[in-house]
Amino acid sequence: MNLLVVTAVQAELDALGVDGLVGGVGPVAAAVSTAMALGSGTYDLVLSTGLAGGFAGRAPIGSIVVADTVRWADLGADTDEGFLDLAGLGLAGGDVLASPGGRWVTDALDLPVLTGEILTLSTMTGTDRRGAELASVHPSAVAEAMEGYGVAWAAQAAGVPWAELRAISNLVGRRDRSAWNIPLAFESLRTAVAALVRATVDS
Ligand SMILES: O=C(O)c1cccc(C(=O)CC[C@H]2O[C@@H](n3cnc4c(=O)[nH]cnc43)[C@H](O)[C@@H]2O)c1
Repeated sequence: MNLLVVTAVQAELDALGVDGLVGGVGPVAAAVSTAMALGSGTYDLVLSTGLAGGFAGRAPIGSIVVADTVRWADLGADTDEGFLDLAGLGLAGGDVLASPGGRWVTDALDLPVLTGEILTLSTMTGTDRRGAELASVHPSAVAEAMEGYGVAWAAQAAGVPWAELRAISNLVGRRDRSAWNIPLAFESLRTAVAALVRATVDS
């Protein structure tokens, strides 16, 4: 099985110690990079991976999360009546995508993983108020990152199964870089992705 691993930044790919694509930060960079890679190679599964913020009480620092769905959570309109997603705006298109490869990834890992929705946001949450709002509006969200939906959209358009797997480096809320535990998250991520790569060799 040929796996395309997509991270946002070089430090994430270096930490994994596998071949892959540094797709850039944010959903647009991730989508364009993934689409270009899928146009020039043959892959059986695309994996969006890297660090993520975990929602308090749902995904602690150091844990591994696998998406059952990804949601572009800031695609829509901010109104006096609250946030309107695409459906709320009466626009066609999907801001939520179900992962065709998530179940396979979870089953392939002989590790404890948390499964749920992973939000994709162009604006990383940096206040407790926004974090609480997102947690309330998206009760099944376990984490937020900035690329999953873009990778998923490109893979879906190319007809290739995709999954999102992340390690929690920080909690969603007030931005406090001193509270990020990147070494722990990278250790979890390296273990999980190594197990996944082993599983792809057998498939
Ligand atoms: O500062 C460092 O040493 C460092 C090393 C590797 C990666 C980083 C990043 O900042 C990665 C950015 C990447 O991580 C995702 N991420 C992580 N936490 C959050 C969050 O709370 N909310 C949204 N996204 C998050 C995101 O996908 C970024 O692209 C730093």
